[in-house]
Amino acid sequence: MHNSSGNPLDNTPSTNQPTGGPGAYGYTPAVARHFDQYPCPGATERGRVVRVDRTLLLVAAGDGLLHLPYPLSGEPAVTGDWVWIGPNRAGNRQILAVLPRRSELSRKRAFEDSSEEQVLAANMDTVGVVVPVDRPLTHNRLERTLVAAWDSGATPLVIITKADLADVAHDVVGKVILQAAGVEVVTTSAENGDGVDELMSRIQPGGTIVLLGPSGAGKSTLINALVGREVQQTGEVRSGDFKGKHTTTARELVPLSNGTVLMDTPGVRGFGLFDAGEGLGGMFGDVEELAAGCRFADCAHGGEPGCAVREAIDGGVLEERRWNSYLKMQRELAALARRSDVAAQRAYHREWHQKVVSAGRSQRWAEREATERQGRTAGKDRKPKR
Ligand SMILES: Nc1nc2c(ncn2[C@@H]2O[C@H](COP(=O)(O)OP(=O)(O)OP(=O)(O)O)[C@@H](O)[C@H]2O)c(=O)[nH]1
Ligand SMILES: [Zn+2]
Repeated sequence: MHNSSGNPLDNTPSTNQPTGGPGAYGYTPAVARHFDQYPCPGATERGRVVRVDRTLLLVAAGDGLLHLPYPLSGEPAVTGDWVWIGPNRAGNRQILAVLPRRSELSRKRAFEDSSEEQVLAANMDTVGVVVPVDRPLTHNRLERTLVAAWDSGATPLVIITKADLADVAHDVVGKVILQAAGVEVVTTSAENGDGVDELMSRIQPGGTIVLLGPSGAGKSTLINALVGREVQQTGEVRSGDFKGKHTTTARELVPLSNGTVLMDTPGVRGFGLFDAGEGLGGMFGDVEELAAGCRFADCAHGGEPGCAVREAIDGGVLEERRWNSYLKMQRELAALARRSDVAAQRAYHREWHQKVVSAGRSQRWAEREATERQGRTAGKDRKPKR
């Protein structure tokens, strides 16, 4: 059983959740308020989905972990989801509701309707974009992964791995910092332990971090370093053969003793994020275009007359979560601009504008119109988020 017997005052959850239940899995006062905001009739317990197995969900609830069947209706639950639990007619515990997500990582299915998304994980605070120094840096991959991170609603953090390979490290680190366009960068080596504590310190207690990166980037090794340092029970994430094999078989939350939660997600390896060529402009270009259509040039989008953004949200054209992601990115960039490299910022903005302007403004509109036409023909709209 996970043990967090350090200072009992540290990270104490707002209710008396024992440490084996959701308390060990990121149940912070903010999460408690989130539950309060979305009450559920008949629910008696709060829990978090720790792992998705083939037929059952492993849920942290009460003072431990339990297997529960998938919810009978509504959106399917994924790893990281917060759920309301209550008795069914037979008196067995079941999931009654999945709370609205603060962030979600989803994969768009290629060759299908573009609104078709597969949600892989939910409620991460930080998306660690893992970049190894032992291979050439592909700008496109880094950029696409950063876009996915921003779009999830979480905050990206670039994690450089294998920095002990000194002959290549210096070169790559410099390039990454430039290409990461203002996103914070931590340099680590699981080999000699450099930067691992610093990485921990970048994630607030109670925060959930997920690592994304190409195969062989050093994610598993880094996870083992984090887990090995922070938790006694490393056996759970290790299997006998760790030679280039996945060390876990399911997406799983791993609580660390400082209150941070690690989301170990072999399922997102080789993450096929978006259609090739779609970059930052492609992701948020539509939002920028919308905002440009407000009646007042300095519209704060807070209820002014003629606000195109509010109209789009109210009309269901723009998802509230997506708008919030965009605002969050703007805030983060503004904060970073104050303290980080001016040259990198400039490069970022230059690139951003080029993309927004040139990367198919007309194409996006054409696509959207086509989608709307389809929607009208089919006589249905996207199911609203609950
Ligand atoms: N020199 C050095 N090698 C490392 C470091 N971290 C990982 N490696 C090596 O890099 C290789 C790949 O590491 P993994 O942790 O398996 O990479 P991964 O990202 O989990 O890969 P997938 O499981 O395929 O997604 C292994 O041979 C590791 O020993 C490091 O800090 N320094
Ligand atoms: Zn506005």
